[in-house]
Amino acid sequence: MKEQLKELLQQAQINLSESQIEQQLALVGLLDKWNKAYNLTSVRNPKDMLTRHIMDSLAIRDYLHGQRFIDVGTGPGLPGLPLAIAEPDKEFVLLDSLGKRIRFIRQVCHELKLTNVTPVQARVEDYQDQQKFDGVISRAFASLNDMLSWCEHLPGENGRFYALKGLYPQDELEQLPQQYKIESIEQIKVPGIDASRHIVIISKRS
Ligand SMILES: C[S@@+](CC[C@H](N)C(=O)[O-])C[C@H]1O[C@@H](n2cnc3c(N)ncnc32)[C@H](O)[C@@H]1O
Repeated sequence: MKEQLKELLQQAQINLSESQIEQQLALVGLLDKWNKAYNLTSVRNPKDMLTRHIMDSLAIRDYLHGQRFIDVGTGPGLPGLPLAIAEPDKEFVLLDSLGKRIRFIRQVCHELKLTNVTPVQARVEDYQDQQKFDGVISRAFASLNDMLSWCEHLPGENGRFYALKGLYPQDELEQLPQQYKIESIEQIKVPGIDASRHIVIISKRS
């Protein structure tokens, strides 16, 4: 598995240290172990987790601006945990409404000694933080419209929304509320995944 992950990282031109690679592999091990009891992800095979969870999550890394991020509807910590491992100097709040998913994230933080992750069990609409976020990240969470309406209170003045999508989300983009603008839409190639992937980056009009 280690050689496979190294090969995938090289193809994606993502640099991780040896200990970060070990942490990503340990995360896959924990996902696999907990999945049997808690049904955290429909991806059952650890090798598929490398591509569909670790590599897919890391694809957003180079687009992030700022220091403080929230991953909303993070489920078992995706994309937040692979990103937090890759970016130990950035801060990540990982939020989900389901307790068993947040318990899993707590356990991962404990076992991998991640100090830059704060797991939060809450509905995002109800969640208030004293500090605003530089970025609101989501994957497989909601339509762009719903995500923006539920998360509008979270970003700071220059904060951005980063939504990981599959196909180019034409219909969702056409319904984007007036007060938001598209910063960019990045078509990305994730090694090991044939399906189409896009990152939509949105900000609030000033
Ligand atoms: C399809 S899962 C995606 C999980 C993860 N982001 C991924 O890509 O594998 C959607 C997650 O959003 C969470 N969720 C849905 N509505 C929510 C809300 N209003 N507030 C917080 N979490 C929510 C669900 O509990 C679920 O874990």
